[in-house]
Amino acid sequence: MAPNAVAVSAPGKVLLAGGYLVLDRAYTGLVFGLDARIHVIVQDIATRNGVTLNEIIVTSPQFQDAVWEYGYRLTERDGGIQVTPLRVDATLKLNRNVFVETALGYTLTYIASITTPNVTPASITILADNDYYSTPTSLSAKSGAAPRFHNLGVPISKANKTGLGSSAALVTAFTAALLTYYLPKETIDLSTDSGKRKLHNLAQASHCAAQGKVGSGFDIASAVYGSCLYKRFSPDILSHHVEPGQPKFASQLRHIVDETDEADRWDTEIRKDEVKLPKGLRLVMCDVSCGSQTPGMVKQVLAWRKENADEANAIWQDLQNANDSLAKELRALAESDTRQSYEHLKQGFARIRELIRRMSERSGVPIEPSSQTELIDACEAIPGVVGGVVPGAGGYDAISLLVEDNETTLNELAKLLSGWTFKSEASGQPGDGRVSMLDVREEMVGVRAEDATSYQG
Ligand SMILES: Nc1ncnc2c1ncn2[C@@H]1O[C@H](COP(=O)(O)OP(=O)(O)O)[C@@H](O)[C@H]1O
Ligand SMILES: C[C@@](O)(CCOP(=O)(O)OP(=O)(O)O)CC(=O)O
Repeated sequence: MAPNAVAVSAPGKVLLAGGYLVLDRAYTGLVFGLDARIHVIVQDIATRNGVTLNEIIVTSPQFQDAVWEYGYRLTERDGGIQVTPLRVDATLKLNRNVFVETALGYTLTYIASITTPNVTPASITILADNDYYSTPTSLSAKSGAAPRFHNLGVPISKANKTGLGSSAALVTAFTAALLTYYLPKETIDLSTDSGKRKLHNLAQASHCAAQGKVGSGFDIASAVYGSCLYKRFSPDILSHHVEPGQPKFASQLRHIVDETDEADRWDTEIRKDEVKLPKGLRLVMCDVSCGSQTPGMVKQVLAWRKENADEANAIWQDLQNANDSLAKELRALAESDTRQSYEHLKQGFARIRELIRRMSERSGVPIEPSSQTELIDACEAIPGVVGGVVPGAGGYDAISLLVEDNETTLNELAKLLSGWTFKSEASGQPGDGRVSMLDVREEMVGVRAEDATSYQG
């Protein structure tokens, strides 16, 4: 590890309540960070045969073919720093990673817009905690302690994601690591509110650009701030700037990140104090590996809402009230010294599920399909399980549970899940999916500086 190495990590996410609603500024999302993190280490590039490479090399050593090399140059007319993917070998097809490439271009451009840049060559390593991907059977069968970061042995596109929000955690940790590496602490300090706010704005901008759409951004918000109640930004903030490399891109990006004028101010609302988890309870995430996620669910739900505004708005408002009550009850229990019953929490989950099912039925989109209803019902029947939901956009991907944090409950749950055969109506083939409990739980802390030497070996 080079002596100037810096390391930063950012957490994954689960939108426990507020899926679809959070796309609209009139509503909020209850988002928990998860303790599966993506880590990014930046250091001096090692010389090859005495020759210093004038480029930035990014590697993700857990995957096959995961090396991306970039040249970079300052463009004319305030277009920012343009990064150009280089071929690792002239005979190979250009291997691209749009999230890495975009975050690199945006971050270097921002750095160049606020300082006279001294962008030295660098080597960047990405490491993802194991729960971002389903463990291949070949690895789970191996005896002995699992390595801290599995080598998945496949290209990233072939790895089985568990839906914890890898691209948002990656873009956030990657952006934060570059800012820390190239800028002095007096210019940006990510442990302060103003540093976090700039990181948030920059990471939202490049994540949206890489995704090719402006989503609600709850995943970047939780990667930066950890668990929070989230109200999205107005999409307008990110829809007026020119493309990277075009004249004035650099100044436009600086205005967006630094909020230089009142008119540039982000209207995002992040309320950290309003999200608490009572002592003795924890979140459990279950991955449903039946691979039949319905594409375009967001589009379909929003199209239905547009056509049926009155009915939809009534459901949206009822859900917002139910989500607020759940967050409030969690806070009340967390702040009380005397142990209270979980009855209100149970009712809260039941009400949210009822409304999500109504949303599902009315829009014709399988947000809580009947196979998920069966699974959550079975989990909720276990003593110690307080309640469950389909998180985020729902569908067949995952379920989230709030449970009492004790061995008996977790063992009972593991027993139920290991024998569960998931029936996916979507594929029409009963019995084609398994459910596994991920080794993750809620995480209150967002982006975090790490000790770079801890990744050695
Ligand atoms: N560990 C990683 N190393 C390198 N790139 C990664 C890693 N994890 C995620 N990415 C980037 O993010 C993309 C996945 O993003 P996406 O499909 O939006 O999934 P998610 O829902 O997990 O964010 C990958 O194709 C890759 O570009
Ligand atoms: C529908 C949504 O409100 C929530 C989607 O949450 P998920 O956690 O399902 O998202 P992905 O990680 O992108 O699959 C869309 C949004 O808020 O952008």
